[in-house]
Amino acid sequence: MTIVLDGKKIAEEIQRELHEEMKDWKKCGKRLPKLAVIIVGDHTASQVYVNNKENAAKYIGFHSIVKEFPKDITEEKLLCEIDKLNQDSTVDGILVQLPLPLHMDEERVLVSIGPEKDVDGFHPLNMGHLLVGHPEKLPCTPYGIMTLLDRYQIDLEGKHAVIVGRSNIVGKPMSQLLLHQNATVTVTHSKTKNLKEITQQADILIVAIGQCEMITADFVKDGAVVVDVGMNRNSEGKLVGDVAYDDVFPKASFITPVPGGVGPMTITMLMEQTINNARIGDR
Ligand SMILES: Nc1nc(=O)c2c([nH]1)NC[C@@H]1CN(c3ccc(C(=O)N[C@@H](CCC(=O)O)C(=O)O)cc3)C=[N+]21
Ligand SMILES: [Mg+2]
Repeated sequence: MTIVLDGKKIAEEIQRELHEEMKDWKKCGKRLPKLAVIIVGDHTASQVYVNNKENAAKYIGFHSIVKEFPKDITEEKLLCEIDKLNQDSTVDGILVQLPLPLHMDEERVLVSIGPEKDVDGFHPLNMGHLLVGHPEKLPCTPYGIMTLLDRYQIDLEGKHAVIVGRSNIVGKPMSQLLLHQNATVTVTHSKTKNLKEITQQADILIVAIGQCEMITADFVKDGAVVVDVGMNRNSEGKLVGDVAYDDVFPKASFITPVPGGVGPMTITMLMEQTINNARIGDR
């Protein structure tokens, strides 16, 4: 039997809890959290993501502002805008939507976000805290996946977790979080030889490669937990993951759907970290 890891449902549960908490804050006159999202250029794909975030913030009941800039904005101007948000004590979280236009130095932009307002956990200082085992802010997708696995009481200790993809956003931070839970972790990527032989050993398989339905049943061990981070549009314009869901489903013990799996969890963790920052009130 296969159990669907229902990210949408868990995300709604957590958002409801956060909503209740915000009602209490309002009652006692506490300043409500505020998230600032910066978008450079207009990707329609990121527009969906931005709308989902806006709706979540609205539902939970805190402030969210979106600052949109044209794709040809200079890096200096963008850094200046980020600095304004850094200095604004009513702003608890800053998120700069990635990817940035090619002419920009992404690393330089991310470093300019005050680490205490970095709700994505992408600042090298926060990545460093994570690496030494005392995370302060977590990248939202790996954090969302860990929360999902935890809610379904999936034990990670001693299990072989295989991650496909080594990005700073998903693969690398994911490997650290799994290590902290005493999993044995293998990180694979586009240059990995014998990928299939390695994924076949996975008790927990996390896939974040951006390749439409690449992971088919032959990559998967019987009874594996399969987490699909992919979000691709297929030729019919339908949203599909990196895992061939129908093919892999009967082999998996647990599996995330796309949509309705990892995506809503990512959004929810972003909300939680924004509230957490306001709670700390260290600005
Ligand atoms: N600084 C930064 N942080 C990010 O976390 C970040 C980013 N930049 N750039 C873009 C990607 C993409 N991303 C998504 C998260 C959730 C959904 C989501 O909610 N997906 C829903 C619905 C999607 C749909 O219906 O189109 C689902 O999977 O069920 C989508 C996309 C965060 N990203
Ligand atoms: Mg999803």
